[in-house]
Amino acid sequence: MEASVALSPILLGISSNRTSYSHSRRHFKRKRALKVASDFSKIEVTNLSYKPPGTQQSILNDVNLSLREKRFGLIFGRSGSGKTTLLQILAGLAQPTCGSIVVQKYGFDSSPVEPPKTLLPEKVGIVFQFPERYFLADTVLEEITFGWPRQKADALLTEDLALNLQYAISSVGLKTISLDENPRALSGGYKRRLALAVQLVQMPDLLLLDEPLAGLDWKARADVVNLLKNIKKDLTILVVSHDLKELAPLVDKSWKMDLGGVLKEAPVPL
Ligand SMILES: Nc1ncnc2c1ncn2[C@@H]1O[C@H](COP(=O)(O)OP(=O)(O)OP(=O)(O)O)[C@@H](O)[C@H]1O
Repeated sequence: MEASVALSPILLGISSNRTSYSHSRRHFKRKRALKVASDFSKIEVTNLSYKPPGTQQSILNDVNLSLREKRFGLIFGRSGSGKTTLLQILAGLAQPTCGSIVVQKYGFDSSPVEPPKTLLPEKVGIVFQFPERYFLADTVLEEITFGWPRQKADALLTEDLALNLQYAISSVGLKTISLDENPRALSGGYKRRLALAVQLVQMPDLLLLDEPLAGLDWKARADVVNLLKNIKKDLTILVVSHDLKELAPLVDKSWKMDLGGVLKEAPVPL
């Protein structure tokens, strides 16, 4: 089965024409466009610190960061400085010791238009370093739909996911791959595409990527960079990476993490 083929059998009887790429793309865009044109939002992290339970030393110290929607942020810095830990906290995988992580909406005059909202973990997608190591399913389709709700009561949620499916597959360039393919048999670059599709289908407000180019050959690295350039048009992306040269053209805002978990806004050093 090719990725562009109708997916209705697994999607609670949603008619095949509703899952066409153009429909799902419009659906994705419309959901994002339901707001006043000049409004914009930012992910804002304020005075965030983190000390793992049972330890004496903080890994993150008074971290402040803000990133406007549909922007590409990059965090770089020495190994062991706390970059991955920050991503894990943003994804809701660990609770900060103090500080806040919110989504703040602003009006055309750049003043807040409503109280900030907590960034919910279900609105954050994270792709770990070497995501292919965590593939669980035996086919591409099962990998993407793994964990989707199966109960009838969740039919609307599943329908939403299904409508995003073709968009996610197309935007990561997986359309030419059979959905029956074993994820482990894909090339390195295609495994990364699949890992991105798994997250994109959830339409996250924030997409976090930990070392997205690590372990790939030069061709696959260039492919993933192009892919991120494309995804950036629709999503807010925050990346942790040592591959500064290749990612620099995409970067709208960057920070350096120093040892001790201290984050400072800084240009990408090239
Ligand atoms: N749960 C924990 N308990 C104690 N120490 C931890 C815990 N999690 C991470 N650390 C330590 O915190 C520091 C920061 O780790 P982290 O993986 O966030 O760094 P990093 O900047 O992402 O490094 P790299 O670039 O090598 O991936 C490391 O010294 C790590 O050993």
